[in-house]
Amino acid sequence: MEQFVIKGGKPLYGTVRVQGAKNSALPILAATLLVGGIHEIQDVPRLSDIDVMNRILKALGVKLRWEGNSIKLETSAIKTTRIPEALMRQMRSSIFLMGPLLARTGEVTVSRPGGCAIGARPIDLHLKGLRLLGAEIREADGNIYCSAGKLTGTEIDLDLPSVGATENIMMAAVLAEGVTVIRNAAREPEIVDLQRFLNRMGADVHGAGTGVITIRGVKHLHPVSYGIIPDRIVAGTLTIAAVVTGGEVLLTHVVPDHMKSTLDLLEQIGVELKNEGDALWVQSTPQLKSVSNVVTEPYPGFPTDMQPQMMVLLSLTQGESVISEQIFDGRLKHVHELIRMGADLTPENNQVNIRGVPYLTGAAVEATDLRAGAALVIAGLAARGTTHISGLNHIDRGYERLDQTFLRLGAQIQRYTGKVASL
Ligand SMILES: CC(=O)N[C@H]1[C@@H](OP(=O)(O)OP(=O)(O)OC[C@H]2O[C@@H](n3ccc(=O)[nH]c3=O)[C@H](O)[C@@H]2O)O[C@H](CO)[C@@H](O)[C@@H]1O
Ligand SMILES: C=C(OP(=O)(O)O)C(=O)O
Repeated sequence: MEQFVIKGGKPLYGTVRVQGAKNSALPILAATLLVGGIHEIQDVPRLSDIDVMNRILKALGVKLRWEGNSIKLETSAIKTTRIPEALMRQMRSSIFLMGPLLARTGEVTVSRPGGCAIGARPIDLHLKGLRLLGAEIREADGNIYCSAGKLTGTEIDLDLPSVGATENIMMAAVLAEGVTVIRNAAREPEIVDLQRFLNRMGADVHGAGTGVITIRGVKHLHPVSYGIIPDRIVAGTLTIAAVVTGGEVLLTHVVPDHMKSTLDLLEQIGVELKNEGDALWVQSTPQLKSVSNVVTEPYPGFPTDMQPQMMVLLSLTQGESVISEQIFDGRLKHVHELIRMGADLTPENNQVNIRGVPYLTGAAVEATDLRAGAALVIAGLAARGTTHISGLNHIDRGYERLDQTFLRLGAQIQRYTGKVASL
């Protein structure tokens, strides 16, 4: 069983170029299926989720190869429209294959996607949107069979601003006949990135970043070369790691505007931040203050993907704070692991009351999902003593060689596959 062993207490110093965004790269890789030809996607992070997406694309007939952090994809031949169930189960983002395959070939067969460690994650809004566009969808023997003679533009009012459903519908609608309007669309930066990618291919999409997205169907698309935006959640994670270790870090390849809710909160807590262009400089200060209430919300609100990491920081501030998780119903599993490390946390329903403690202590803990894992690594870096973290497969879904990044910043962290040597 792999684990990270971290000897905490070393302030982080140095510069890091932030990886490309997982949550942009996954739908954009799926969207290359919309048209045959050679695409090149740059700044793709090397993650296990991206490997799963690549394995799915290969199973469908796509030829692809990595060159550094770029992927070249030849998408001319689609030899099947059935996504292998074993790969579907490995990640939630396998659902992104539905929209593009339906648009290009008129059919797709999937099964329920995996990736549910943070709560129930239904796909009803994805299916509702595709049905409204004209797809026939039938569920039988564990499969979801979708077909459409043709897709026709329509008005789709989402019950809630789902990121994935908005993206799936955008990808399905670009080749539909007529105009599709998505209301109550999600507004995340990754949706703007997908719009930019689709338009670069010749699509006609407007409004991403607002609650109303309009897609005018086009007849043809063409393959392109495209660079993924920086990962705002990775940037936020590294920022908090610098703060809780009492360090000073310069992040490059960031879009501070995409991180506004997180940066506003950090300034309220007392962190020193400066940004210039695509660089963000972070310095910890000795007097970190609690904040009364942090609530996770759809963008531009505070992101659920930063909630566990922020919980570590608030655990180390003076005073009492409250975090309310409003997006997912099971995203507090890190609370009990952080309590093992000495955090003073009281969970109640989807809310956690936090009393700041002067320090955390090393312990053996388990990452149960991606951001829970990131939070435990941050806690381990700040803690007195040694922390052992298992469940690294979750962390590898979203962070490119996280241990190497922290090592370069001066942390004492090692990944062990077998027996653990002392640090
Ligand atoms: C690959 C990717 O981009 N993942 C992000 C995406 O996930 P994802 O796209 O899965 O998240 P959604 O925005 O769809 O989910 C938000 C809420 O809507 C609910 N829901 C969603 C779809 C649906 O058909 N029915 C339904 O009820 C979910 O259960 C959840 O409670 O946005 C989340 C919320 O910002 C982030 O945490 C994930 O990192
Ligand atoms: C929940 C996340 O991702 P996914 O939707 O891919 O599970 C995340 O990135 O924190």
